[in-house]
Amino acid sequence: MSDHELDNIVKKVRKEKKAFSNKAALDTSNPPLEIVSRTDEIKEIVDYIMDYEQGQVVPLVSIYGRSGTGKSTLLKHVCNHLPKVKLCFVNLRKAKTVFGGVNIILNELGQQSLTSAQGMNVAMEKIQETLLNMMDLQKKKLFILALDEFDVLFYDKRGNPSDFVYKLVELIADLKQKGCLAMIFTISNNVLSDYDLDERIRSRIGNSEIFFKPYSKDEMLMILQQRAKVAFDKKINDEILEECAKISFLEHGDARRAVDLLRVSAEIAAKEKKELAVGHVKVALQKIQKDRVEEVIESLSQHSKLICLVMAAKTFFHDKDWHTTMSLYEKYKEYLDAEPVSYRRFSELLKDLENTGLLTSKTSSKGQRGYSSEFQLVMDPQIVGDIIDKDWWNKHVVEPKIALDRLNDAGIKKNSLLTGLTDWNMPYLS
Ligand SMILES: Nc1ncnc2c1ncn2[C@@H]1O[C@H](COP(=O)(O)OP(=O)(O)OP(=O)(O)O)[C@@H](O)[C@H]1O
Repeated sequence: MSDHELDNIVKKVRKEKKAFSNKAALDTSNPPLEIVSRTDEIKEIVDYIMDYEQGQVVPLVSIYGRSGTGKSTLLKHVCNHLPKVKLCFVNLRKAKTVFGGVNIILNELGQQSLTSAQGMNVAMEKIQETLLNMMDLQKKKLFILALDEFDVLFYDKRGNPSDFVYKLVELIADLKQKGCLAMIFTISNNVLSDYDLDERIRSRIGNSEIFFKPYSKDEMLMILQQRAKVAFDKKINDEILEECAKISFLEHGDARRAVDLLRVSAEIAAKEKKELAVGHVKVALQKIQKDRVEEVIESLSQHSKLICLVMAAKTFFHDKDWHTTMSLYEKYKEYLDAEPVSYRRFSELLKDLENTGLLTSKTSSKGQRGYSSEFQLVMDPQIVGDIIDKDWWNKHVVEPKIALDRLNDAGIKKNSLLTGLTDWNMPYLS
C-alpha cells in the first residue's frame, strides 16, 4: 500500500471519529461521571461498610444480580469515596481453579503466584501477611476484598470452593484478632448462598446479601443521556436514546449493553456519513446480536450446534417460541446423521446452552404427569441459522417456509398439495 493510500484511510477514519467529541464516554470500562439512581443499593453497601466505625463488620456480603446492573461500579464508587477504606478489587473471571483464584488475589495484592503444591494454608498466610503490612503502611481502618465473578470458582469440580470460602472467613477473623478490620464482598449473578456450601459455612456467613434488580427503562434512559451528553458534540435526539433504553430494558436490563448499543449505532451512522437515527439502532442491535451469537456458537460442540439449529428451525418454521425437551430431542434425532446422545445428556446440553445465554427455560406443570421444561431461543432464529450454516438454512428452512406461507396466504390447506412443506425435513449432514 502506498503512503498516499494509507493517508486516505487515516483521513477517512479521522472523519468518521469526528462524530464523537469524547468517545471514551461510551467505553463501559471507564467509570461513569455520575452514578444514576440506585440510592437503595448504595445505602445498603454503605450500611455494611460503616459498621467499621463501631469496630465490628460482617465478614462477607454477597452482592448479586444480573450482568450490567451496576454491582461493581457502585461498590468501587462507594469505597473510593471513603478515605479510611482500602479496596482491593479482584476479578476472578480468568480463574480456572480455586487455587488459580487465590493466585489472582495474591497478584492483585502485588505478590507472586504460588504453586498449588505449596497449598492453600500457605497462600492464606501470604494474603494475611500482605494485608497487615499494607494496612499498617497506608493507615486505613477497613480493608475490603471485592471478589468479582465469584461464581466462577464453583465450576472447579475438583477444587473445594466451599472450603475456600471458609478459609477466607477464618482469615477475616484472624485479621481482626491482630487489630485489622476486613470484610469480603463477593459479586456474582446469583446469591452466594445458592451455591453448594457446607452448613458450617452457611452459618458463618449469615444472610448479608444485596440484590441489584435490572434497570427500568427510565433508569436506562438516564444512564444513556448522561453518557451521550459527554460523548457527542451535538445533542442526540431523545427518540434515539429512548429506543436504545427500550430495547435494553426489554431484552436484558443491562446498562453495559445499552451503552454499547448506542456506541455501535453511532459508529454505523458515522460510517454511512449520516446523522444518527432510530434506524441505526435497529441495525446496531442486529450486529451486536450476531457478534455475540457468533462468538458463543463457535465455542460449541457439534451436538450443541445442532440443538441450536433445531431450535432455530422449529421457532422460525412454526412461528412458535417455546419447545419441550422431548419435542426438541425427537427432532434432533431425526435430524442427525450419526449416533444421538442420550435423552439425559441432551437435557444437560440444553441446560449448558441456557448458561451461555442462547436459550432460556421455564418449567410448567403437566398435572399428574409432573413437570416439564420448555426452552426458548433468546436470539433471532435467522441469525442463528445464518451463522451455523447459511446455505443449508436458506434452502431447507427459509425457502420452504416462504413457499408454505404463500400457500397459506392463497388459502390452500397445508396438507392438500405439498405435504413435504409442512415441516422442514432434511437431515442435517455436516
Ligand atoms: N447506576 C449507574 N449509573 C451510571 N452508570 C452505570 C450505572 N450502573 C451501571 N453503569 C454502567 O454500566 C456498565 C456496567 O456496570 P457494572 O460493571 O457495574 O455492572 P455489573 O453488575 O458489575 O455487571 P457484571 O455482573 O457483568 O460484572 C458500566 O460501564 C457502568 O459504568
